[in-house]
Amino acid sequence: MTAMLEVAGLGHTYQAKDGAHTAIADLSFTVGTGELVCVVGPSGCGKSTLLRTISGLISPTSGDVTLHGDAVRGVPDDLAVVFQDYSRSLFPWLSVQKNVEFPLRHSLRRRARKARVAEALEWVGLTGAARKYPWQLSGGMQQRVAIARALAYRPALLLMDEPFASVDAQTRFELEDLLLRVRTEYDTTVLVVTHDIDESVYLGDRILVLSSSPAAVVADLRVDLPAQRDQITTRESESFVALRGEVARLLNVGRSSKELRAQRHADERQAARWAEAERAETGRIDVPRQSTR
Ligand SMILES: Nc1ncnc2c1ncn2[C@@H]1O[C@H](COP(=O)(O)OP(=O)(O)OP(=O)(O)O)[C@@H](O)[C@H]1O
Repeated sequence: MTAMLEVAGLGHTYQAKDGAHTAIADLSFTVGTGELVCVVGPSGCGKSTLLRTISGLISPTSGDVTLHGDAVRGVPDDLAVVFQDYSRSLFPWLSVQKNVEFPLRHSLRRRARKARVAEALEWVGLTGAARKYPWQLSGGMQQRVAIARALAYRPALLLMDEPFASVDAQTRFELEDLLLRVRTEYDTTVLVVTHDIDESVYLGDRILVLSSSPAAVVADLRVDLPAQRDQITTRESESFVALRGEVARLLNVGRSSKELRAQRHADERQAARWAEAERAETGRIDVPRQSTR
């Protein structure tokens, strides 16, 4: 499988008022054409930052992202992103239909555009809402519009940041199956950030497990499940349950090592405070206390 996306030594440090913050340190991985890779990691570890750098929305402070062998500098044409924050991703002054149509306005003629939009709205179960405006829809419906817009565009690379977090469980299952169907039909390469371990196993060909911030790749797991998946039988299978356990363990290991580090730093700070207090009390600076024995 040829690598469509290559992330090499990627790092990003945000400059904020209260100082610099390194969100991702040294991330490297590749994604093959037509592959669906899920990214899981502790909250705040840098997953959204990773997607923002891949999509060219922010420039990494170190490392490279290449798409079809070309360095990403700015948002590539054949890429679509579904953001976590649906409330900011749709144009409130455009109807649902016009929102989905928007990215297609220069690439397709009117009739083809309309057909593409109608198909995508049907996929996400929103045919009846085509003439409504985003503010007339629930959060979950707005997110389905954002998903329809991304799918209608038929991008070569689709980046999704917690795409199904705001929809109910049944709709979530339907959208997961829709994503699997569409990516098989159009050979779309997909990178999905999710907090849901089960979802990462159900959707992924591979799962990238990230460490706590600054994110690094803890594991790159191949999902050894049949390509044809089913919400009930796949989730009940032994391989599914085993892999789910492995991902959970890897995430917990990452979390506990972070906690241990934080605890160690806290202990060191506490020890330094005690030593300082002792110095102040005894008036000594560097002379070790004599043994009382
Ligand atoms: N614009 C910014 N300026 C400064 N720091 C930022 C900025 N955006 C994100 N960060 C910090 O970078 C780190 C990674 O953030 P990011 O949103 O990428 O994590 P995440 O893994 O997607 O989080 P979550 O799982 O909660 O969605 C966090 O500590 C966050 O506070």
